[in-house]
Amino acid sequence: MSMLEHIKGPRDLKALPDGRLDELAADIRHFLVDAVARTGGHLGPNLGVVELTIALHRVFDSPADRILWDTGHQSYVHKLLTGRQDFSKLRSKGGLSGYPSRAESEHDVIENSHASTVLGWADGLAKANEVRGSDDRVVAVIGDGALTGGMAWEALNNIAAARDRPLIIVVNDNERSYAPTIGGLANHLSTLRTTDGYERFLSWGKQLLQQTPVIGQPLYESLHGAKKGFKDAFAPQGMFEDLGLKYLGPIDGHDIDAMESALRRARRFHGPVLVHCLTEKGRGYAAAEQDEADHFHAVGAIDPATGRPLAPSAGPSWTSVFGEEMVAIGAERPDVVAITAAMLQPVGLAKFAAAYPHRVFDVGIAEQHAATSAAGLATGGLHPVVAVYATFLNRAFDQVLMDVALHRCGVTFVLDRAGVTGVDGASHNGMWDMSILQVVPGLRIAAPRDADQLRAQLREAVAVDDAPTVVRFPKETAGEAVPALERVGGVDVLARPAGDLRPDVLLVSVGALAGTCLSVAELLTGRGIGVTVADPRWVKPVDPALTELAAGHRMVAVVEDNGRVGGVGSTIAQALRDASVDVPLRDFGIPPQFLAHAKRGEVLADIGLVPAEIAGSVGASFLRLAARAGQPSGSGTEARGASGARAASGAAASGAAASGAAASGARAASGPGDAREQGPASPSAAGAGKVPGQADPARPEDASAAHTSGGSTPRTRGAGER
Ligand SMILES: Cc1ncc(C[n+]2csc(CCOP(=O)(O)OP(=O)(O)O)c2C)c(N)n1
Ligand SMILES: CC(=O)[C@@H](O)[C@H](O)COP(=O)(O)O
Ligand SMILES: [Mg+2]
Repeated sequence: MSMLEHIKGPRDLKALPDGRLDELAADIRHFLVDAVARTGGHLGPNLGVVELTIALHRVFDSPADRILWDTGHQSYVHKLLTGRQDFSKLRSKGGLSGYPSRAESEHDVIENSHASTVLGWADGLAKANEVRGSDDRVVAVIGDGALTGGMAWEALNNIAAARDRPLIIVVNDNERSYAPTIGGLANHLSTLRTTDGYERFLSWGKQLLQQTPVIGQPLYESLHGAKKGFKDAFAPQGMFEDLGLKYLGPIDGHDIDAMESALRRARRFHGPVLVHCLTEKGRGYAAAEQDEADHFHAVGAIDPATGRPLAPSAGPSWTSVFGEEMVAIGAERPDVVAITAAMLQPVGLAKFAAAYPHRVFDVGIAEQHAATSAAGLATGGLHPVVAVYATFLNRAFDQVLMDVALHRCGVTFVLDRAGVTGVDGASHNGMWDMSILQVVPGLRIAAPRDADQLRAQLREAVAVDDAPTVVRFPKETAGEAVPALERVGGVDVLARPAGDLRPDVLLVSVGALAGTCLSVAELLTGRGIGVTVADPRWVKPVDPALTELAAGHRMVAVVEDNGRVGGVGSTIAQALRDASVDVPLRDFGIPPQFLAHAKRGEVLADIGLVPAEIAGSVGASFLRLAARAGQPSGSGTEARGASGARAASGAAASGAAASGAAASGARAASGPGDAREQGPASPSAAGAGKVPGQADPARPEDASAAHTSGGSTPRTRGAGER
C-alpha cells in the first residue's frame, strides 16, 4: 500500500511524520504520471505543485480555512489529499472534474477555469470572515501566468489596502503559462527570484549554525535579527511590499519544510501576505521537464515511459488550418499582425510567430488588454488578428464593444474552441460568443463549416478594415469538406429537397454542424418532408438571401453549436419578422445551462444536438404545423416513408454520392444514419429546441412559454409575436 493510499483526508496528512513527506510526494508524482497518462489532463502544472499542496494542507485546516486555486487546472494533488483518488475517469462523464468541483468536495470552492479570478474570490471571502468575526484563513494560490490578468490586479489593489485583514496569497511561480510568462511582472518576479541565492545562502548558514554546539543557536538568533536589515539593505524591495503586502520569499516550492515554515509564518501574520514560491512545471517527470513547448501543460493520453502521445491525430485540426492560412496571409499582407493571450501554441500562431516574429504579440493572460490594444494597433494602421478560445472572449466583451466596434476598428477575432468543448467542463465551452456578440453594432460573425471555408472566411475577415470581424470554429479535427451545390447571395445551399419533394423545411446549418444538418435532412427526407440545407457562412448580419430562401419554405429550423438564447436562431427569427416573412422557426442549440464535463460528442448527444433528435423534433413540429393548417403533411406523404422518398446520400455520407449529387445539382439531404421514421424528440431533449419553458410554434398549448420561436405563431396569437 503506497503512502498516498493511507491519506484519506487532510487529517491523515497532518498526522504523517515529517520524515515520510518526501516519500508521499514521490508516491503522488508516480500516481499523477500513471493516471494522467491514461486519461489526459494537466500533468505538468500538477507535477509542479506536489510539495506546495502537501504543505498547504498540513498548515491550514481546510475546509474551515479556504484553499482556493486560480484556474483550477493544478488542483489534482489537492483532490488526492482530500479523499478523491479514483482518477480512472478524470474529465470523463461521471468521473472527476479536471477542476475543483463543489459537488465533489467541501474542500473545493472555485469551479471557474477562467484565469486570474482567485484573488477576487479571496478578497470577498476574507471580507466575509472579517464581517462574521471568523478567524479562519483564506489562502489563494495563483500562478505567475494568472497574475498577468487584469482581474488579479483589481483584487490586489483592494487586498493590499486592508493592512489588518488576514489573507494569504501563494504565488506559484514556475515562470510559465504554457510558454514562459511575459511582461514586466515576470521580470519583477525574476528579480525577486535572484534573491533566491541569498535565501539559499541563508538557509545553508542556518543549518550550519544550528548544527554547531553551544554557540550555534544564539549566534543564529542574533544573525537572524540582523538578516532583516541585511535583506532590506541588499535585496530588492519588491513591488508587493511597496503595495502594502508582506512579502515572504522566494521560497523553494519543492522543499516541504521550507514551504511549511513560510506558510506557518504567513498564517500567523494578521494582514495580507504574499508567499512567493518557486516551482517547476512538470517537476519530477523528465518528459515534461524537457518538453520545450509547455512542459506538458495539458496532454492527451501518452505513453508514460516516453511521454509520446498515444492517439494519433485524426487529421488536420481547425487550429492548424487557421495557423497555416495565417502564415500565407502574413506573406501577402504586411499589415496583418497577431495577438495571443499567453496561448501562442494552443491557438495556432506558433508558425506565424516563427515566420514574422515582430508581428505577433503575447499580452499574457489578458484578453481585455488584447482587445483594446488591438483597437490601438488597428488605429495605427495595422490589421490585428486576436486569437483566443471562444469562452475567454467573454471577459473582453466591453472592450470589443466600446473600443473595437465603437471606433469601427478593423480587428479580426479568431475564436478557437467555439461551441461545446466538453472535457474541460462548464466554463470552457465556447457557447456564448454568438449570443453576446449579436448586440455589437457593425460586428460581423463567420462560422465556417469546414477547412476550405475557414481559409476563405478568414481572408474575407481580414479584408474588412472598418469593423470587427469574428471567425469561430470548434475544437479538434476539421473533418471532411462539405461542398455547396450553389451560392445564393452569400448563402451556400448544401442540399435541395430530394426527388419530387417540395421545399417544406429550410434547415439553416451554422458552422461546423453541417454534417449533422445533412444527416437531419436525410432523415426528414425519409419521412417525405422536403428539406433545403443552407449554410449562411456569415451569420451576422443575416443575409437577405436567407430570408428570401425562408419565404419559399413552410418552416425554418436553425441548428447552431452555440447557446440558443440570443443565438443565431433568435437573430434569424428577428430578421424574418423584420422582413415580414411569416414562416415559423425552430432553433436548436445549447440550452441556457452550465454543462457538466464529458466528451464533446457525449454532451452534444445529451443536449439533443444530434441528427435523430433534431430530425424527430423538426419532423414532429412540421407535421403538426401542416395538420393545423389543414395542409398535406409534407410534399411527400408519411405513407411513402423511406421507400417512397429517395433517401439520397451526399458529402457527409460518401464522397462519390456527393460528387454525383453535386453534378446533378439535385442532391437530397445527405448523411449517415438510416431514414427510418423518427419519433418526436423525447421530452428530455433539452437542447434540441425542446427546452423546458420553450414553446413549439405548432403547439399553442405551450403559449405560456417564456420564449417562443420567431416568425409566424399559431393562429391563437398575433403574427410575429415572440
Ligand atoms: C482567461 C483565461 N485565458 C486563458 C486561459 C487558458 N489557460 C489555462 S491555464 C493557463 C496558463 C496558466 O499559467 P499559470 O497561472 O502560471 O499556471 P501554471 O499552469 O503555470 O500552474 C492558461 C493561459 C484561461 N484558463 N483563462
Ligand atoms: C486550463 C485551460 O484553460 C486550458 O489549458 C484548457 O485545458 C484548454 O484545453 P485544450 O487546449 O485542450 O482545449
Ligand atoms: Mg505558471
